[in-house]
Amino acid sequence: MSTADRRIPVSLISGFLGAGKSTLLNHWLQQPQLARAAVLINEYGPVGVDHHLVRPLDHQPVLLASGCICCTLQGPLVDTLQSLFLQALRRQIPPFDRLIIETTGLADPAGVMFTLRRSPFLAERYRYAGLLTVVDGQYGLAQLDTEPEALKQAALADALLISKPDLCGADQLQALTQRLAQINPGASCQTVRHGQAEVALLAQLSPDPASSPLRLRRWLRVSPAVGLQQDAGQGHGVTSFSLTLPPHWGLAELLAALERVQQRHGEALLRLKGLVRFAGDTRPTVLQAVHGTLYPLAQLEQCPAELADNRLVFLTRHLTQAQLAECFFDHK
Ligand SMILES: Nc1nc2c(ncn2[C@@H]2O[C@H](COP(=O)(O)OP(=O)(O)OP(=O)(O)O)[C@@H](O)[C@H]2O)c(=O)[nH]1
Repeated sequence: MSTADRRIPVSLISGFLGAGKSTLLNHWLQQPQLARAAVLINEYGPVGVDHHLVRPLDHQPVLLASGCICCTLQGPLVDTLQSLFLQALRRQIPPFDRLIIETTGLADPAGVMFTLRRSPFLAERYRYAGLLTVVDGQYGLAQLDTEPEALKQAALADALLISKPDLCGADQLQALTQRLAQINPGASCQTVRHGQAEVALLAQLSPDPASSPLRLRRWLRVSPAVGLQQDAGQGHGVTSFSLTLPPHWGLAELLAALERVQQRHGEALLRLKGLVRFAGDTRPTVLQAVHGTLYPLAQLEQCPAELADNRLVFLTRHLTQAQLAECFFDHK
């Protein structure tokens, strides 16, 4: 009699805001080995943008869950995974042999790990298959010191990927690698450029069930204050704003406004995403910034209907909507 575990493996991809999770997922979803994978993308903020930027293969189920998976979504997560399984069983969606969950940049992956085990229905049908954490090569070292979520994501990972090696120097990379080895000596660690990691990495995660509590304790030792921080609020102390640009705005006006945000409130800005159709353009432009770095602009073929109003989404700390709007519309 076969004793093979037939449960569907669930792999988590975490990493702080803007680290490069979607870039990695996008690359992986183009690979034939993952043609039968289902994907759950968890987005933070009032308007989801990520799922418009992820390009699955035909018929691949991609689900979206807004809100933060570790704070507000544990009940809905159970329902979603349950319903996904039943839909595949009834042939309402294509069968899937793996589930990949991309968490928000602020999520505590432990919440998801424990949710999978706590629900008897899920525990019988899905097995937790490990956590991969993407760490921003450019900002990761600072984030590990200032952002408790980033620290916990790194400490719990089975594998670590350092993104954006093209944007950092050798010393910076070495310092980050050493710091990660101190935080999580058990995890494999490699660099990844524009998400081009081997799919085989997913299969190699294989978490030892006994190691997660150890990792958790190690993390608690690294940062005793994190527990307090997490309880501090549903939003991790981060506020999200969305802002609609007037249709006559061009790129130059937007760049000038972002420059003002950077000069006046650079420290407060964690992440920016947007889809904007500038005056005179037929196609929308994707805007992505992490702290002070605005990434090269890209254009989409067409604009999804619900994002047709030129919306920018900001994730900030200690910044009011009025302060932000002032940089755009009421500046002197
Ligand atoms: N230069 C460079 N840019 C990268 C690399 N990896 C990702 N980026 C860029 O970094 C920006 C953020 O990447 P995403 O994949 O959206 O990051 P994310 O972790 O999904 O972001 P959140 O959903 O906000 O948490 C995008 O503009 C990417 O194109 C890399 O290796 N090199």
